[in-house]
Amino acid sequence: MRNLPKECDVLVVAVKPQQIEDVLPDLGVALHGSTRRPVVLSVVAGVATKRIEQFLPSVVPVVRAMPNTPMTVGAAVTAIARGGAATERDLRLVESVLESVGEVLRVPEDQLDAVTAVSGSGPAYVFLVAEMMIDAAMKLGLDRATADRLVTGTLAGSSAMLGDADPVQLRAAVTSPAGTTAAALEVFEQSDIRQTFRGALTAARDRSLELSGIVRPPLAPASADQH
Ligand SMILES: NC(=O)C1=CN([C@@H]2O[C@H](COP(=O)(O)OP(=O)(O)OC[C@H]3O[C@@H](n4cnc5c(N)ncnc54)[C@H](OP(=O)(O)O)[C@@H]3O)[C@@H](O)[C@H]2O)C=CC1
Ligand SMILES: O=C(O)[C@@H]1CCC=N1
Repeated sequence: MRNLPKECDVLVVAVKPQQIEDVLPDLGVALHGSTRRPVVLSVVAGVATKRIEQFLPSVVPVVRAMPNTPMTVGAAVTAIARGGAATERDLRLVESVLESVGEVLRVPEDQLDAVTAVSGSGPAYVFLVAEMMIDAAMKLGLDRATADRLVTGTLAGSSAMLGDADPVQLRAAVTSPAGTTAAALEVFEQSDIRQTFRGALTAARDRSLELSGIVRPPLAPASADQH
């Protein structure tokens, strides 16, 4: 930990929210003992830059990011927000790192809890839809391998169509009057699926807000003579 600030331009904090008190005090001590000022990039859900900054020397730039797991295939969408000491140059550096695995957009920090609910957790919602479609396909008599390929292909193809297109128009184009899609969509609407989605994303947003309360800052900032 002590040598990290000398070796890195960007230090990524990627522990669980409940674990940041295990790593940030040591990082603070290492940074107090270093003249270099790497950017501290936190992907930790729900933990505000102000809380992270309380563990670090005040000049250390902190940037928060909310990436998502499509990062592993170069297709992430990541939102970033800057802390008090981060400059435009720091944001560009972070963007250059994150753009190597997908798209990056800037948001005000107070939107990151909502971002977490939408895109951070979002892949899990899509995977749940995949799981439920595969299950339903098998109930209709398709074998597992066929169901997997049909569902995976449908989700991949539909995602590719989305791009900048309007999902409402894309859906309308599939939905013939009084046809099969209309029959399915009516069942979804009757089950109040829109309200379920609103409730689910609100729960994720609220959990992100709640997590910010878990982490208590140290009683006093670490000082340079502690290393
Ligand atoms: N999973 C996701 O889709 C996303 C997660 N995030 C955020 O990323 C963070 C990590 O999540 P996730 O990857 O799912 O969780 P994991 O539990 O998979 O990763 C946590 C990592 O932290 C390491 N770690 C724990 N304690 C310490 C310590 N004291 N010193 C050094 N390393 C430590 C663990 O190492 P070891 O295993 O060796 O203990 C592990 O590699 C979370 O804050 C989450 O909010 C953000 C966006 C998306
Ligand atoms: O579930 C979580 O808390 C993390 C944050 C976003 C995705 N995974």
